[in-house]
Amino acid sequence: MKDSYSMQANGQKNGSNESFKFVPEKTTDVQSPAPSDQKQPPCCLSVSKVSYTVSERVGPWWDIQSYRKKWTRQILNDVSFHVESGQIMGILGNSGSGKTTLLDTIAGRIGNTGTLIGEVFVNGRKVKQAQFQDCFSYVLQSDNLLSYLTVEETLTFTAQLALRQHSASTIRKKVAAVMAELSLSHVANTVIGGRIFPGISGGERRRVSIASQLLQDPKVILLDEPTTGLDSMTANQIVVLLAELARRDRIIIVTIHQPRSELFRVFSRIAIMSCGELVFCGDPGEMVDFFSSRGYECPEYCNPFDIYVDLTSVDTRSSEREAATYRRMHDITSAYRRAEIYQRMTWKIRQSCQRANKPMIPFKSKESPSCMSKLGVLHRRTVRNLFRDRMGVIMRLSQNLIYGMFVAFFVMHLDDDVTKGALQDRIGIIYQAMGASPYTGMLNAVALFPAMRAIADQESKDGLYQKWQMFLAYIIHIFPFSIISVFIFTSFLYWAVGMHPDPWRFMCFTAVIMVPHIIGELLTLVLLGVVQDPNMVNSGMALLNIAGIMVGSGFLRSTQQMPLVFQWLSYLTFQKYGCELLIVTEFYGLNFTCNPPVGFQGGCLIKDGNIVIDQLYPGAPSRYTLDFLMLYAFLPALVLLGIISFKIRDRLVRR
Ligand SMILES: Nc1ncnc2c1ncn2[C@@H]1O[C@H](COP(=O)(O)OP(=O)(O)OP(=O)(O)O)[C@@H](O)[C@H]1O
Repeated sequence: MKDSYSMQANGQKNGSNESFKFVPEKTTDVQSPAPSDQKQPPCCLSVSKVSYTVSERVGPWWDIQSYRKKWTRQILNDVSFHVESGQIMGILGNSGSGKTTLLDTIAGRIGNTGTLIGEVFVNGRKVKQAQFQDCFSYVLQSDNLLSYLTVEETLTFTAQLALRQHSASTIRKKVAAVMAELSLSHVANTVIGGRIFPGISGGERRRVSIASQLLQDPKVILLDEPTTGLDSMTANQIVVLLAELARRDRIIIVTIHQPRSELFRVFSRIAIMSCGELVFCGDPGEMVDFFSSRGYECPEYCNPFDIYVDLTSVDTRSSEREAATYRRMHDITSAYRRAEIYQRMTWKIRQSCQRANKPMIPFKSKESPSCMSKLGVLHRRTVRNLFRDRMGVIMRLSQNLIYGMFVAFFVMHLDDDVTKGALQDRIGIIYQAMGASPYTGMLNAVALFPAMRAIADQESKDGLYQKWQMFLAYIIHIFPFSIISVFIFTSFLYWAVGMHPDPWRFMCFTAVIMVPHIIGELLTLVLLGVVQDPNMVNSGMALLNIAGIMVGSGFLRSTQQMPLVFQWLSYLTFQKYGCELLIVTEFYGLNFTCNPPVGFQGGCLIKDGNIVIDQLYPGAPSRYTLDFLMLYAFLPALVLLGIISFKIRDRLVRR
């Protein structure tokens, strides 16, 4: 028999002054049973001798001398622990101690920037790289959820992505069961909410993120700082809930900054990290015993988590303190490695690996739907979420129109008289329509896509689909928006300013303007695949568009007069084909009048639109169909480029 510890109310009877005092109570002995006596847990996770090193530049890029030099930094150093189903393990440690890196390592999400050694075993079987995502569920620190979906819809779409082969009624039942397990049933029909409109609370959002993972019945769930940003009561409720989930034969591992002392009783295992080392790992009673035996008693009324984390942290405020605290941390780590708790833990790891009849690795339920079904679910989810954003929909449909109204108000009505701007005004409208429509497309993508991209990053790591599938689902949804929005714009601008009155030409004008608008959005998406910062994408797109219209349009400088290299480059711009098409659409066969005012010096040389076409784009009417084909070819080319860009993103995004 061995003493264990519990928290005892100490002080006033009303409980307001509950404090911490450890009192021994008798429990069953847990010391090294013979292998045959021990009841095997349904699932166990062992992390064995994991170390992670990265190579870093010594100084910043502006200090060339030190930037050239590199040093090796140990982020994790020989970390081992063993945890069994039914247990919840809290990983504590000060900021930068390596908690998240350890979690990433367990989840197989460490990336390839450093060198990783050591192994992760489940049920004594080594987890291979391809198996990590099917074995572990990982809840990230930030909740990436779609703001306009309800809790139930959020979970249903996730279930459809993960468990498509289940019938609709099975999915409904599964979602209801998970909501009940996480006490979310009362907010099932409430929207998630966002920064500008209210929805469920922060704690409920956390629970929705956890519920999304539970849909696949994982046996091991890892959570990075699930209580960050929550008030301490809600944070406690989350940890208690996780402990309950663990009790149902799951392993839960959670990193946590500052747990309240009440949680002492809740964690089955506590790991303390400092400078990448596991300073201690054991159950709460063992923790108190261990530190007390080293002469570090937890004073009464103090939170043991705070005390022990402080004791093992390295204080870098001065070199003396750093040396002293580092020595202390090192002493404690060495003592832990010599302690019986450590020996027992390594024995358990060995024992689970050497078992003759090792149970299989418990994988998450995953009856993945076909690629087309996933695209369908992703598309429906995107549409439902974005259509509920009333202001967003109005803006997307009217942004081109607002711009068109501005141009129309400025130009008023086109004249046929060359001395009254018949040429200049028409070319100006074409230039503006070609130049501005990619911007509106770009604005949409920059405003809406980064949130979806964050969700795709997470869900693709969870194995639900691949990032490029989310990209495809998004672009499928932009087509109807773009067609309607551009049609509204051209219908107004074309007839309001009085362009060529042939309805067929109006349709061609609309069909041409549609493309730069969609290209603006597509190209932005392509860039968002490989560039993380939307502001950089914004600036990059603006520059690309300016360069494209300058080189491609031939308005600023006639194409024939440009250096050869720019002439060749112009063939790579969609603006070249678009402007050529619009000039032909508007000017072909158009007759001008010429009534010069008294004293007008210029002649009436330009009598019809064909002369304009000959000057700007010689031979353009004969290339009309080819230009259309070339212009529209940019769309599939960019879709392909986008797929490649999001495949590259798979390698760029670590978590
Ligand atoms: N790939 C990497 N390259 C360079 N440094 C890294 C890398 N991964 C982690 N680190 C560094 O390792 C240290 C530990 O990082 P980690 O995020 O694991 O700490 P943490 O304990 O989770 O901190 P916090 O509680 O603040 O989130 C940090 O100093 C971090 O900058």
